[in-house]
Amino acid sequence: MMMLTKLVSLFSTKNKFASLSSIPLFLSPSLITRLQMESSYTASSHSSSSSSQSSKLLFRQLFEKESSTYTYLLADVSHPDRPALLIDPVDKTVDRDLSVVQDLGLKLIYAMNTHVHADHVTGTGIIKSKVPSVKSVISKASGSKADMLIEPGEKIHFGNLFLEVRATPGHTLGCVTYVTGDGPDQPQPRMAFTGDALLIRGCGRTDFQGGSSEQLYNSVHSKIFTLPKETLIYPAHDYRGFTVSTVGEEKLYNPRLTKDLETYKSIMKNLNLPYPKMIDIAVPANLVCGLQDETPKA
Ligand SMILES: N[C@@H](CCC(=O)N[C@@H](CSS)C(=O)NCC(=O)O)C(=O)O
Repeated sequence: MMMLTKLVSLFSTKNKFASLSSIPLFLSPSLITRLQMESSYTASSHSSSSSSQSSKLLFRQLFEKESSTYTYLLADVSHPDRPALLIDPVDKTVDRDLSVVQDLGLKLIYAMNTHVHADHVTGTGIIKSKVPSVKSVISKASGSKADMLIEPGEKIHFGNLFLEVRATPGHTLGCVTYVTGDGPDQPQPRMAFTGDALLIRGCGRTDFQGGSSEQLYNSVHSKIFTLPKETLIYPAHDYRGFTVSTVGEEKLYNPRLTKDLETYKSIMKNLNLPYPKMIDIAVPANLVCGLQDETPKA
């Protein structure tokens, strides 16, 4: 029983809204059920939300290996509808992602992008063709077509949880970072889905699609590094096996963004990366949600 109490307190203080279905597998199913019950009670009793039910985030990080892209699934599983959203889905892994949504009994309401990707085709259009009630979301500044063209400062609600939109241009003109809500009834620590603006120990390149190293430097410093240091960083890509970082870690150890602006600009100018293999197909397709979104011509 002492061990159970310790585990409950660990999960409820670290991220009291994160789903316990992502906890290590050494726990037996019956113990997990008990932890879930006790954790819900803890979260509920600490909530100052005006709603009768406290919110609980279910979170999954999914990976597409050809483009090394992360897709994120978030849902409010304490809301009766279990509303969910996907951030940066990839066309090749739509079936996998939708089967996770189905297995977990979620109702997908949004398929969102952080920006117009150059290295892969978004899954947004295919998702909409398979689940027509889903709304596609991208920034207005991206110049892309979607059901919802969002602007900085807007909130995207799913159940009693929400994501806040922060403009983080520099990799592309229309890049945004989605940050989980600020408040006692929202997940703690906060989570920032940074797209290609901030990568773990790196950042997005700035040599095409309206990119600007100076703009990216200012975006990261003013819109991401100003978040609490515990904020979890979830990027759109990783090429070295990293999965998550924090604002505090990147402010200390990011080899590019810890430098002064002039040094950073020189690093970015000399990256000498080859163009993404799919850029000529991906960019035009992603401007229309991966083509599938186009209204058929009469
Ligand atoms: N090899 C990949 C493309 C790799 C690449 O350029 N990644 C981009 C993000 S996707 S446009 C990037 O910004 N990388 C920054 C870095 O420092 O690696 C391909 O051919 O598709």
